[in-house]
Amino acid sequence: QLDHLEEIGAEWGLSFGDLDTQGVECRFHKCLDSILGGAETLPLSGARVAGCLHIPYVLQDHSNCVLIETLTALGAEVTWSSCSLTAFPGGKSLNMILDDGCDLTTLVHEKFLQYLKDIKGISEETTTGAHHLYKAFHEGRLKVPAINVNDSVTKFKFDNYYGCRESLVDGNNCATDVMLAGKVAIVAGYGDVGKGCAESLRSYGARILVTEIDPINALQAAIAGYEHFSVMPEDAIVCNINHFNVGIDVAWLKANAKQAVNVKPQVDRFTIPSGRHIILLAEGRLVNLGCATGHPSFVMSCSFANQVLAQIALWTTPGKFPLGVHMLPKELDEEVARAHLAQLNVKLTELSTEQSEYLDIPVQGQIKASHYRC
Ligand SMILES: NC(=O)C1=CN([C@@H]2O[C@H](COP(=O)(O)OP(=O)(O)OC[C@H]3O[C@@H](n4cnc5c(N)ncnc54)[C@H](O)[C@@H]3O)[C@@H](O)[C@H]2O)C=CC1
Ligand SMILES: Nc1ncnc2c1ncn2[C@@H]1O[C@H](CO)C(=O)[C@H]1O
Repeated sequence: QLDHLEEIGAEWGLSFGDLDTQGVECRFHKCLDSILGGAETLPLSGARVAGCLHIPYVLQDHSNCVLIETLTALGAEVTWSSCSLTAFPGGKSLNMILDDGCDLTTLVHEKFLQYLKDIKGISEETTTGAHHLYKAFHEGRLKVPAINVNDSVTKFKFDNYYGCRESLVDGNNCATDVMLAGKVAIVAGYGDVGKGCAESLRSYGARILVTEIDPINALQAAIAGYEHFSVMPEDAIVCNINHFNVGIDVAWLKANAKQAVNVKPQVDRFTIPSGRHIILLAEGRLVNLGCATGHPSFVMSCSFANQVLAQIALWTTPGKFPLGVHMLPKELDEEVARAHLAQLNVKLTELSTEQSEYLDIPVQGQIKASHYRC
């Protein structure tokens, strides 16, 4: 809830007014202005958006605040939490879901079915959440149209790859301050998150081993110069960056450890039957958000611009999104990228008319085919 954030802010001697939202806020609103073109009526008037995303423990992470401010500036009523909330002031219920990991979507479909009839759309932030949406749709359990925000290139390539490339090591350093150079790091899974994690760990001088089930990603890892793994050494640091804490068997650790010592918040050291020790970060939950503040706001601005566009698309053009899981059109993906270039002082080259005709690509885009994943 917003007032809860105010309370936290008060503890830190901060209020929304003090938040350094300048950089993110102007970028965010510039992005929306360029896309909405100064639309007369507020596109989210009447929408009651229940947001269920991570709220990093340090209020300075203003990307969430700017996302909430933007949704309300576009006419929406908003409730927000990092766990599921469904009720609005005045007894009104939600009619839009903005989700991360399908937590709120699953809760409404399983325990608050009475709300389903009023909900016009779901926008989903992350890979695992998108997987859950596709599975629910294929099994006939999805009852509300959804947009998979994760697979916008300006989300997964920036947030999952470049975001984790920064925030994984941030989490490890905040939690342990253990030097990475010379250590052996195992990265389980070489998708966009794994690529970012492996790249940053290697840049610190760690030797990287990768495990994979997908031959294409395994081949990518091998071509990138990474290898494969066997026995956990003494005081191995184990952490998870997946959305859910299913990557590490924490239950086994807790059931079989001869001793468990809480070294400091979010850092536990287990003595396993062999006598060796395992150091577990963030209780096996997302280490970059549990031990640090998650991704920097620049990549979150890219991700959340996609979230806002998805909410607008679902709310204002429901006819375009029948029951199912959809993607935002590539031209909006390119618009999100275009709106962020100025923040990095990047000037885009423009096709000449002759080049445009030769390549059969419109000067102002869509530049790439819709299936192109960069
Ligand atoms: N903490 C954070 O800030 C973020 C977390 N995520 C989460 O990170 C996770 C990974 O996301 P992406 O990299 O985008 O997914 P992805 O699908 O691109 O990559 C996952 C990779 O893991 C591999 N894999 C699956 N099971 C495996 C196993 N048992 N052993 C080895 N490899 C296995 C798959 O073949 C795939 O290549 C998801 O849960 C996503 O929601 C995504 C973005 C940011
Ligand atoms: N600082 C952050 N604030 C909000 N969400 C974040 C942050 N860092 C990473 N995430 C999101 O966390 C999910 C995974 O649960 C992602 O896919 C990211 O978009």
